[in-house]
Amino acid sequence: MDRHSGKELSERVFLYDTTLRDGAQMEDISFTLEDKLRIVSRLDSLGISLIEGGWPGANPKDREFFARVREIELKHARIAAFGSTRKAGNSVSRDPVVADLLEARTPVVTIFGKSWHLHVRDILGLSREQNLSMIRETVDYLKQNGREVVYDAEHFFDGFDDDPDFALETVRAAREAGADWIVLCDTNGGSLPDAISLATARVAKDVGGALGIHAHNDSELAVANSLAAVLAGARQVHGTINGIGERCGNANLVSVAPNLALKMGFFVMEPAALARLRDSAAFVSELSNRALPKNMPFVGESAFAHKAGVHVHAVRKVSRAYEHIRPELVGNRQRILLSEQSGRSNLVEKARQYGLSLEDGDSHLSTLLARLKEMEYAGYQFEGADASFELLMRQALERTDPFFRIDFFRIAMGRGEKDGYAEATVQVRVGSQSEHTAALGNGPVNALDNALRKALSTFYPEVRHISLLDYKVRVLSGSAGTASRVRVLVESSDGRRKWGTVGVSENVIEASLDALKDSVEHYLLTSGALRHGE
Ligand SMILES: CC(=O)SCCNC(=O)CCNC(=O)[C@H](O)C(C)(C)COP(=O)(O)OP(=O)(O)OC[C@H]1O[C@@H](n2cnc3c(N)ncnc32)[C@H](O)[C@@H]1OP(=O)(O)O
Ligand SMILES: CC(=O)C(=O)O
Repeated sequence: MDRHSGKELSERVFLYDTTLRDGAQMEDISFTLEDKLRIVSRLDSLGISLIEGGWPGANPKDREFFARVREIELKHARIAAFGSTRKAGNSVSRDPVVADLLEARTPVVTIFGKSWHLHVRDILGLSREQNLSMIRETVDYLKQNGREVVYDAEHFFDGFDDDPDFALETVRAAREAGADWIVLCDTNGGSLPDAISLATARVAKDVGGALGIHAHNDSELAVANSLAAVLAGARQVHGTINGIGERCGNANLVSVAPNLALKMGFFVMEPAALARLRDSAAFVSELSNRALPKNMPFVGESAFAHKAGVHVHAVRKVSRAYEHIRPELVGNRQRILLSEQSGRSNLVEKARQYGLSLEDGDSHLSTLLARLKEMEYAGYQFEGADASFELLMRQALERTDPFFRIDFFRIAMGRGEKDGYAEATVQVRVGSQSEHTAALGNGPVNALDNALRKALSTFYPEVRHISLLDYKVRVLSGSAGTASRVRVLVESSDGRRKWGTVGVSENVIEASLDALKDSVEHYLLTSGALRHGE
């Protein structure tokens, strides 16, 4: 099987997204109604088959969601409303949860029922027969009302482990009552792939029909367990974008989808949609207010980032030497990092990306590599600040003069009637001219940034396009207390691209100024700015 070619796709596995229901059960996540509707459109454009929108009776937001989602014209997905089987003491036609599910007017309804005897006996306090009739009657009633029914067998694998006959009886009841899908749930996320495989195969053999898997990630096996279930016969996989969900989360569809499509040969979505996976992960991460982990497989910024010299040496020749798929297939890209782990190959590749001429065997290579390693040892870190290293490389290779120099700066801090203030004074020199300015800021670094750009705008008005996106300070050695060296990392943008620069010093203001100075210099150098007077 060629994993790198986006091979021929065959049998379909249906992706069932529960970002808006189980994903919203994760600590610190609360989608607004508008967020939920935007996520629906995004999932639909990916070609997700089923989107679980929420539990209609659970809260006003979810109730309103089902009214509003009908206004969206969906191309691929169908919406599912989620809830439980009827309560033990209610007749199904008078059960409020079931009524809410029908009221949601979705084509698909998903209900969860109990498969683990422990839950039936100790949580609900019911007999086996009462549990079976709740399952049968609810599925049957929803079918009579024209719904496609997905039956989530909650705790199926724990139940199967405890009492296989009991667990099988519950899913058989759902199947016989007409459930379209029986979804086996690893609700506590504690099962291992071999147990998932055995139990799924047993249901396929003894109960039959269309099967699905809903795996939680408490043992960090939700994706592996989902794939194991597919190999054992499941054809519907539940999960969430970025793996969010109750406790440690659900199976991450962002990993499930490419594994199924690119490695196991199933059709899950069109290749063009797969190539939008990274964008979609970033979109949901933004709305979840959770940064996308850099090391998230497939879509993380580091998923195809090469740091070690040995790796870079190889991927320059054959990228699959250290890449399990082509990054473009999921919308990601290869990156080469600079650090103390680099070899000459990292520098040659970076130089190529910067448009600099630096070939294997160039005499500058050993000097630049030694400089990189010494500077990292002194506290610099170029991984997130390769614009600073690019300047260093350009100065070494092209011997360019800087666009400007700083003659001096001074910071004054004080307190006004109400609030504190910071004032920075800077004198910059461009050729034989100098400019002396002062500016205020809400802190010393902000004042310095304002003063520097104010002084430079006399010579280079375009510096007003630069904005500071991020500013991070890291103390490098704790033992010297407030006299410790600090590293300042600055991320800047001109609205089109971003770049990172670094400064290191015992003085946080000086370290900040070095990082800011590099940021402006890098912008002028790479944006085609004309040198003043040219
Ligand atoms: C495995 C899963 O993740 S299932 C999804 C779980 N999601 C959520 O719980 C989020 C939304 N939930 C809610 O808003 C609320 O819990 C509600 C509205 C559903 C219920 O709220 P309340 O009526 O106050 O009940 P509470 O949450 O305290 O207890 C859960 C109820 O569900 C019942 N229940 C649990 N599982 C089932 C089931 N499979 N079938 C029928 N009833 C069930 C319990 O018996 C209990 O009802 P009881 O107090 O009458 O015995
Ligand atoms: C249904 C569900 O969310 C679970 O069993 O985990």
